[in-house]
Amino acid sequence: MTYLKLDKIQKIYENGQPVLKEFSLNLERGQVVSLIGESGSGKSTLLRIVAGLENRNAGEVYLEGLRIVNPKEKLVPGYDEIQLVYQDYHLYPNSTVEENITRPLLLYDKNYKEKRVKSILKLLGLEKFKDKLPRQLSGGQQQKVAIGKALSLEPQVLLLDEPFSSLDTIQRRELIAELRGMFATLEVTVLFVTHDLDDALQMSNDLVLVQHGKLIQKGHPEEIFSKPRNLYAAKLFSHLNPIPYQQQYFIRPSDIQLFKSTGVPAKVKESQYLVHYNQLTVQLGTGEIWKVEDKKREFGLGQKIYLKWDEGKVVGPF
Ligand SMILES: Nc1ncnc2c1ncn2[C@@H]1O[C@H](COP(=O)(O)OP(=O)(O)OP(=O)(O)O)[C@@H](O)[C@H]1O
Repeated sequence: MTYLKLDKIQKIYENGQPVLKEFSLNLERGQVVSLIGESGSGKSTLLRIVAGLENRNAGEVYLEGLRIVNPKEKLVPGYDEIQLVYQDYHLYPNSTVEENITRPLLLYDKNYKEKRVKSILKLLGLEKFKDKLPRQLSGGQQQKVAIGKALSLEPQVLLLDEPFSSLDTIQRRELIAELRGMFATLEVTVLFVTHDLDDALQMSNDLVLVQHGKLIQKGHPEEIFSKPRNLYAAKLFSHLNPIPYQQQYFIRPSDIQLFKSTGVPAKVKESQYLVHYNQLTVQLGTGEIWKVEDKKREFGLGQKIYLKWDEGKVVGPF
């Protein structure tokens, strides 16, 4: 049996357009899936529906075969087993780190509570900050507290709604690596929402792409990279150069080889130093402006350049 099943979920806010359109997804126990979509594509709405915090217009969510009910059908919306972690932390500002993590356990036995909080503080490396207030912590530390708060109830499913967007790149990478290991240890099922492909790839190899409330493509990144279903899926991974006279067909900068004498002629208009190559902006004889990768850093501004690519690498039609 599928562990977490999202079955044809539909959502229309009052007086609005459909935000989710027949969205279906199955997750196995312990699976970590990154869901990528542009701003406004319905990701947060989907997570709130999965958590039982938002009414859906049609479709169902099942956890281990049991139906997750809409908030309007339940006295206290939501489930202890499914926890949502928000981008803006949602911490109690006047409570310490320890108190924040303890709060969801208000009704639990004192001994259990103490043991649980201690283990979470340890798991997240927050022991030395336990008496601090959220505002005395860095963004990354606050985000860890938010995750600790969600973990205190021993959830089976963790829903992460763009939790790292306020952190800098290094903080994000470190935290994601740490969490990835932790999720595996805890065998928690995770749906991680982001608009950032790098964050998604750091977190998991299972990607789901959503656009305008619809599931566009899911699978391993390599598969989506080589066989994108639409322009959004293709563009997520890199810039796309339009092939002259072949409308809707494109070639990626990384799939183009540069030569000094044979191939499609172009002229270097701009050169930008990037970590692994110079990114050249070139103009083809047919007028198109392309981006190419000069890995040997050998071409300069105004220089003539010749381009070749393998027809098998062409993507489209989109
Ligand atoms: N409570 C609400 N009432 C009415 N419309 C809403 C409500 N919440 C979200 N929407 C609309 O639903 C659409 C999807 O919003 P949602 O927040 O789910 O997208 P998202 O992909 O999470 O975006 P972001 O990445 O910017 O957080 C947007 O057009 C938004 O304006």
